[in-house]
Amino acid sequence: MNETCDQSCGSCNEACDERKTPYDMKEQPHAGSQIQKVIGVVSGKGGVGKSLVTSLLAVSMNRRGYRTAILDADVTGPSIPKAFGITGKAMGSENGIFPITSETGIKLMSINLLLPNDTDPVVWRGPLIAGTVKQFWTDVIWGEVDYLFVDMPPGTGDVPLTVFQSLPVDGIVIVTSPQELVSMIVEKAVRMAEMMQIPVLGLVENMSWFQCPTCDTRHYPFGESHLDMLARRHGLKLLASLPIDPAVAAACDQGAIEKVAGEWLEDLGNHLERADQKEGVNGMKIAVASDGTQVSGHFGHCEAFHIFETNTDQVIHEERVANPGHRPGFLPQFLHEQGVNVIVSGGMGGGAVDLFRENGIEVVTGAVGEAREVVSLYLQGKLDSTGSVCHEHAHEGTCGH
Ligand SMILES: Nc1ncnc2c1ncn2[C@@H]1O[C@H](COP(=O)(O)OP(=O)(O)OP(=O)(O)O)[C@@H](O)[C@H]1O
Repeated sequence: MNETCDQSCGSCNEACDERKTPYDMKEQPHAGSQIQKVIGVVSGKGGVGKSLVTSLLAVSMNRRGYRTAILDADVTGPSIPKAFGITGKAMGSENGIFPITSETGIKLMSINLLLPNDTDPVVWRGPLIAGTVKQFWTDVIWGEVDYLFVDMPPGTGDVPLTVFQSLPVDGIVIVTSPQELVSMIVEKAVRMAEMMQIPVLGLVENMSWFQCPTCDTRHYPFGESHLDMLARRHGLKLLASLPIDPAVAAACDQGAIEKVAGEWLEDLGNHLERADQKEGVNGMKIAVASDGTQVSGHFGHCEAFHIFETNTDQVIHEERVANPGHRPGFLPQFLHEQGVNVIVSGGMGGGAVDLFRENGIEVVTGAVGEAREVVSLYLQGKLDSTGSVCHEHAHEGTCGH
């Protein structure tokens, strides 16, 4: 131990045998910044729509009246200013750098707001990039912010690691697309967050489907999603599924992201608020379509929904909500409004499955037995969805077609 030791282990980086707490590598924000929540938006690999989801999350929270900002930590591929139609440059003083404010009042900082030309490449080594991101935290005068979203570089490399170590990240949202390979890479991002002890607020699946404008059929260009299973394996929530929407791509290109509408956008905000305020990371509501105490074979015409409120691994509250009646598209919305995160049933129609997923609700089909036992299996990670969709003519209109 050093003779001048004042026992402040957190701020001392000496190799010391008597260390009581680890060295805290967190950087202090600028004195002119009061930031309540820092949410990182990460992806296992590039191009899955991480910047888009970051922008939509900020737009959603800003519309709800929160003071919102985006720190673009994707230094080599910055796309936030373009999505918001910002072409001006950030100004600074001796005191620090001022973020640029978007049309609707979202504060932004990105390397593109500091470079002379948007198209200048950033050909820097990792430590310099990581240093720039730290400066966006320490030298930018953010003012009062309720939610600061950090658009992280893709992957689990040096820069995301530095961001996690030096910024006080309250939680992360992981963005992915439905391919199997991407799921595997997402798992790495989840593990990294676990190792860094940063809560994962949930997963967002982007580009899940495409609605054909001529035949109105839903297509799944990347195949069926495996995210439900991944989410369950790690006790995570699927916050939202976003379609491939050419209007959204056009809005990004035209700098009009703040004009995008869409229910899934609102859902992101709802889920984030809920994850943040009430349930914590692992709390959830599981609805079981039931006849008496048993799981119903026919979702749409079940007698009731048993709704189990849970924390990490046990039921903390249970209620029975009578089935308010089956009309196409109604029940997924009804259960979504009850705050349900998971629906369990014996059989369910394909249309209902899609609507639940659109509402960010995980679907488990093929379940049989006592509702309470089925929920217990689910919480132990032992309840597998058969994924079976009810096509039988005899069930027409009863399984949520
Ligand atoms: N759901 C969607 N519908 C239509 N276009 C989309 C959708 N999601 C993303 N895009 C488009 O795909 C492109 C890549 O998206 P984005 O920049 O958000 O990905 P990213 O994961 O941040 O990429 P990178 O990691 O390289 O920064 C953008 O042009 C964006 O407009």
